[in-house]
Order: sequence, then structure tokens, then C-alpha cells
Amino acid sequence: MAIMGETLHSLLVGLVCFALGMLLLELYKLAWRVDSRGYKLPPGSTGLPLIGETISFFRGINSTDQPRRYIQEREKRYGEIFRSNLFGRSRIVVSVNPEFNKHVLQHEGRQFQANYPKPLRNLIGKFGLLAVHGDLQKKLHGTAVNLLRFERLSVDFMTDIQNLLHTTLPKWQAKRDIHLQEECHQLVLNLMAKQLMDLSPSKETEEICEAFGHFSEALLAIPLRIPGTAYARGFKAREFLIKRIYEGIEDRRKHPQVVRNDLLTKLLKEDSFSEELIADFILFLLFAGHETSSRSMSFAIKFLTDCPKAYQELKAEHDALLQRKGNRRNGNLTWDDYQSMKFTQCIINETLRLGNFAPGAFREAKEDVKTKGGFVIPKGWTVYVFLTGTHLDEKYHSSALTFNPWRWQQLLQDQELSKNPSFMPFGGGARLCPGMHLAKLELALFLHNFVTKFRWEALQDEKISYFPFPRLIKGLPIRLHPQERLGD
Ligand code: HEM
Repeated sequence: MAIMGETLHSLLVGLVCFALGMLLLELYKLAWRVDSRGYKLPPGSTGLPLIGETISFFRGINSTDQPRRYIQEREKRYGEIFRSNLFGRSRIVVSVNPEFNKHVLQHEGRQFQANYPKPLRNLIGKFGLLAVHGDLQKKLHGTAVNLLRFERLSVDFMTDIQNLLHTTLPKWQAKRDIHLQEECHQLVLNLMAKQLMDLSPSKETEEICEAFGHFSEALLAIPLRIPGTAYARGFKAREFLIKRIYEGIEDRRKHPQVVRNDLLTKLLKEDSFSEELIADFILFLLFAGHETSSRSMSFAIKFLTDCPKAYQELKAEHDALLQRKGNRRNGNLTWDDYQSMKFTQCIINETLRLGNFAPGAFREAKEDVKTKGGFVIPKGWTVYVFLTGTHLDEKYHSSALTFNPWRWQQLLQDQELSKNPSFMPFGGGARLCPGMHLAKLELALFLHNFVTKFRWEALQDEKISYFPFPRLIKGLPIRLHPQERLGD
């Protein structure tokens, strides 16, 4: 009898626990579905408690054949703007709707403001541009735009990029077999280090490049600052990089007579900027202008490897340019030469569409925002403007996973591109990337030098992964052969 009583008791306790669990789950779902203020929230699903749909999201973009799977499944059920539970945020709305994305980005500082995950903000520092708002953001954004203005691009950057390419590419040729992704990483870092801190390629810039590898890896690592974790390594890298910048500041203060044409020197003349702000600002520019551009270079070569027709047309454009320049292969191109590269612009756009290193933007609603269908995104909720989700969408780009640079020809001719919200690789509004013209210039000059100096063969099969950011899984191992000289 006693045993039966105990069994009955355990059964009852089990049933009560089960009922309580179900009740809590229902309450959680209810609280999630209807905001406490009774708003009609955009439709969506919670996924699992706490981790929500993060795993499905990453599993989706990790699929090389169907990187849009996660979006497609939800879009079918809920539409292009849907609620989710991602990246540890249970109050998040994902948007792949081009018009709404444009609206969100254009209302920065009013209806919305940038709100990147805390681990990222900790790494870029409190004055990293994506972490600041209001007047300070406007001022720093203006400083970045000024640094990268047309007069500097068409003279200083144009010369520096080409000088760097003329000294770096022969080194690649001497090695013959290279991992292009890694080499481009160092190439772009050398350029940014020169422009920002007047550093020439050296052991020091190699160390800085290596530290950036750890820094970038930490951005998506589990934010545990325990020795040995990727996140802790990222912080060590940050400390190392900030120290290098402070040394640069000290050097300039001690030797004011040395003439330098770099951004660090210019920033030190601004009385209103503290050294802490300058250091974070320089670090952010190095970060923002580095991995983004270098990835697009190796992606462009990957796409050209797989599309011989595009390669032939690109090469013809650059051979013709070279011929017009009297076949001087290490001669410098001018701004007009750059602007004449029409097909190159198509290659650049298509590369940015398929392999953009900046997949999306995080924003927080500063007020309740109404969307189509009478839904409301309440104040304080996050909106993830998923740019890659739109760039790979069949509705806006036919055969979206196919590299087809010709799709841009008409749009570029009609100058319709800037009006097209389904293609915004550089974001928009008050945070529109100040480096966009530099990135395109770097890529064009790189392509000119690469296709006129080399033929190449892929050494292994290569695939793109969109997880955690777009990358070439094996780093694009290739063998270089010198290109026959024109007329040889
Ligand atoms: C292919 C190359 C690049 C891509 C795809 C890219 C993309 C982007 C995007 C999408 C944003 C907007 C982020 C947001 O709204 O939250 C952004 C912001 C920014 N980018 Fe770029 N970028 C590239 C290259 C560069 C370069 C070369 C630089 C400078 C050296 C640069 C500097 C910045 C800065 C400073 C911001 C922050 C602007 C602000 O918050 O006010 N980027 N970039």
C-alpha cells in the first residue's frame, strides 16, 4: 500500500510539474505574440526559448546551395517583414523588404538608431562609429567622408593603391601558389595602415593584420572573456591595436616637425577630439575598410574563375585600356581611366551583390513604428535590415545565385542604380558607408592589375559560405602565371 501511495504521489507531482511547464510555455508564447501594450505585432515565430531561431538562421545561411532558406521559409508564412528571436534578442523584427529597409536606414536618428550587439560594441570601443549616435555620429561620419572625399581619392589614394599593387603583385608572382583571400587581406591592410597611420608594409603591418584576424573572429564568438576563447583573443587583439595607435600619437606629439599626410596627424589637430576618441575612431576605420574590401577582391576573382565569358570581357576592357596607355604595365592610371571601366563596374556590383561582407544592419525603433498590414514595431524593438536576404532574392534579381554581371549594364547606363532599394551593399541614410567610393576604386584598380599581369588556375574546388560572414571556405588557393605581354 505504502509503495502504491508513493507512486501515486510521484505521478501527481509529475502531472502538476507538466501542467505548470505547459502553462509557463503558453504564457511565454502569449507574451511574445502580443506586446504588453496590446499592439498587433508583425507575424513570426519564437523558436526555442532563449536561443530562439538563431540556430535555424545560421544553418540557413551556412547552406552553400540555398543560403536564403531560413528567409524563404518564413517569408512564405509571414511575408517580408517578420518577427523572430535571434542573436539573443527576443524582440526582433527581420526585414527583407527593400522599401522598408530603405525607410529604416533613412530614418536613422529619428525613428530608428543603430543598435549593434553588445559584444561588437565592446570590441569596437565606445567611440567606434557604429556605437555612437546623435551629434557625435554626425561629426565623426563627416570626418570620415572628408577623409575619403573625391580630391583625396583621385590623387592620394589613386597613387597609393597603384604603388602598393606594383610592389605587391610581383611578390605574389614570385610565390606562384597563393591563398588569394589571405593575400588580399594583407594588401588592403597595408593600404589602410598607410593612409591612416603612415605605416609602410613591414613586420609591424603583418602583426597588425594578424591581430585583425583575431579581432574579426571575436565579433561573432560566444561573448565569454575567459582565457583561450576567441572572444578573449579578440580583446587581446584590440588592446594590441589600440597600443599601436597610442604609440603613433605619442610619436607625432614628440616629433611635430615630421611632415605626414595621414589621418592620425589630421585628427590630432582637432582640439575637440580626445586621444581615446581618436584611437577608437582609427581602429574602427581600419576594421571597416579592411575586411570588407579585401573579401570583395577575392570574391571577384572566384566569380571570374567560374565564369570565363565574364573574364574574357573584363580582360578585353583592360587590355584595350592598357593599349591606350601605350602598354606600360606599371604605369599609373588616371581618374578618367578609372571612370572609363564600364564592364568593371558591372563586375563590382555583381560581386557586392553575391558576396557582400556587410550582410545587414541593426537598428532599434526609437518610437512605435507602423508597417504595412497595420502591424506595429514597438519602441525599443530591434529591426534587422537583412541586406543579403534581399540581394539574393529571386523576386528582385533573377537567377539570384548566378554570377551575371551583365544584369547591371542597363541600370548603370540609365544611372538608376542609386534609386534601387533592392541593392544597397553600402547601406543608406545618415550611416551610408563613407568608404563606398574608395572600396570600388580599390577593387577596380586591383582587377586591372590582376587580369593584365596574371593568368591563374584554381588549385582546389572552392565554395562560398555565408556563415558567419561571406567567405571562401578554402581561402581561394590559386596558381599564378605571368600574362603574355600585349603584342608579344
Ligand atoms: C566592399 C566594401 C564595403 C562594404 C560592403 C561596406 C558596407 C558598409 C555598410 C553596409 C555600412 C552601414 C552600416 C549601418 O548602417 O549600420 C557601412 C558603414 C561604414 N563603413 Fe563601410 N563598407 C565597405 C568599405 C568601407 C571602407 C573602405 C571604409 C573606410 C575606410 C568604410 C568605412 C565605413 C564607416 C566608417 C562606416 C560607419 C558609418 C557610420 O556609422 O556613420 N567602409 N559600410
